[in-house]
Amino acid sequence: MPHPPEPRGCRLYLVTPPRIDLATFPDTLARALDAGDVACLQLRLKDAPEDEVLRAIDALRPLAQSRDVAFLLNDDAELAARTGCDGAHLGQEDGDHAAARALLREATLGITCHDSRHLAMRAGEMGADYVAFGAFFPTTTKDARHRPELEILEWWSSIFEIPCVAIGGITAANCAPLVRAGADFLAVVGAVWSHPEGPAAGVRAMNEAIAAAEG
Ligand SMILES: Cc1ncc(COP(=O)(O)OP(=O)(O)O)c(N)n1
Ligand SMILES: Cc1nc(C(=O)O)sc1CCOP(=O)(O)O
Ligand SMILES: [Mg+2]
Repeated sequence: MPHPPEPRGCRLYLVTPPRIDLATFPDTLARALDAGDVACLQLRLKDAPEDEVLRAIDALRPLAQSRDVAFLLNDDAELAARTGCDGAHLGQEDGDHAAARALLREATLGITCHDSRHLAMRAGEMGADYVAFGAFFPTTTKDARHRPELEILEWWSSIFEIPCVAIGGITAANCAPLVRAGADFLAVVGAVWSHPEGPAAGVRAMNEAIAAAEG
């Protein structure tokens, strides 16, 4: 008789706001990371010039890595490899995934798969370290055009060892079904950075909601 899949545990994956002020954001980030369990921080500065991204990497990467939080760069595997990041997150339009895999060597490569089993299996075969599905809920952070069903998390986590990330409009109030469906990570922007009591409270709320959902 087949065994049910082992619970794998779910962790918080933090994505930066699309714009940050380097005069204040490092302190805010440090307080958020010190508030609870964060597996990973993705630097996502959409459409920022490279010198601005470089300054942000220099300021934020040590804050994450010194706390054992993996520091991933969005969109640019070459820059991630060149600047000591722990890896990169690439979308379907973000260049050659196989070339990025080779360039990043042992570093982490995550791939956006929207609501597609086909894209996820292709990413897994190519050597992705995780696949990301979204947007599960409406979000104002990005114009997200795909809306996966929970079943894609159940399907993926019951068949594949490669971790899956859920993203898009996730909050402490709505995350329980994603955790129970098998998401290994919940990636959030607004739930932390726009939490009414501040980002540290946002991290605590997400940690508590994940723990409650895991029972
Ligand atoms: C964890 C995670 N999942 C999905 C995305 C979206 O990536 P992409 O489709 O390339 O869109 P942009 O983030 O580049 O606007 C992500 N960044 N992180
Ligand atoms: C960056 C990103 N990618 C998405 C996708 O569906 O691929 S949704 C999204 C925005 C996530 O921000 P929030 O937690 O504020 O909704
Ligand atoms: Mg991208």
